[in-house]
Amino acid sequence: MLLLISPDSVDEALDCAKAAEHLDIVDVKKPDEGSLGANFPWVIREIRDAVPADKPVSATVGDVPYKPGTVAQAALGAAVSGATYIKVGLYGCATPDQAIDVMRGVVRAVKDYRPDAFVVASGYADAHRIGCVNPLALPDIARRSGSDAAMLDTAVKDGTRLFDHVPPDVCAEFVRLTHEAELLAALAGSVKAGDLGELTRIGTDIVGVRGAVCEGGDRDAGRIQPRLVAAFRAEMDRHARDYAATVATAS
Ligand SMILES: O=C[C@H](O)COP(=O)(O)O
Repeated sequence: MLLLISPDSVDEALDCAKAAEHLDIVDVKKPDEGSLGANFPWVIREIRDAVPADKPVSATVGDVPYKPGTVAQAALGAAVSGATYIKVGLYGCATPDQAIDVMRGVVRAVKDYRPDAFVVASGYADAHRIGCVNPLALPDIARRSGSDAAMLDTAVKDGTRLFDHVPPDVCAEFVRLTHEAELLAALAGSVKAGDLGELTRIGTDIVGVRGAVCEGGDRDAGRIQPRLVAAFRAEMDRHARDYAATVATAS
């Protein structure tokens, strides 16, 4: 499982760089503009320059409306600014067809510019609160649009968590459907170290985290702490080892 960490500024990205050996993807966002709030192009560029070259930089394009042209142009902006993972939060898409429309535009805009870029179609575990597409529709939306990964995060950061809205067995189905489409499955949403056992067991490819690695567990007022990133990674590694041992014993 890969660890994606979301700093909100160049300063926080420098803290991520101090913990670079413990994380896999640096994900630029602007939490005060929403769950997948988009940051400025110059911030993406500065963060790209600040983190080690072998760490991919991801950028969120925003909690986007159903405006395929607008979103495609924004996604290209993130790619031009140096992000190679482009994450789109399909906030304003009420149907799978709308979401596919948006993601097809993003995939074309990004991959025409940079064919090796990695496009992530993100829905929300708490979709029922905002009226957007159902979490289990995401794998097919990602597949039919040519995206590389399907993701779930939470739209409303009010302390409720991924598993509060999409229980582990439904997340397992999300991962299964995503793998059936030959894509990567990413999960986030106030994930804590205590969730890592389930996330490992169900085969999650990427776990996205902010609050759990911020001081005081506070994704808004707290700042990312390199020691918390290291501790989170140690827990991930422990669960990976335990799970591998269980599988080996069972076979
Ligand atoms: O992409 C991942 C998000 O930044 C997760 O943030 P969170 O762990 O605070 O919900």
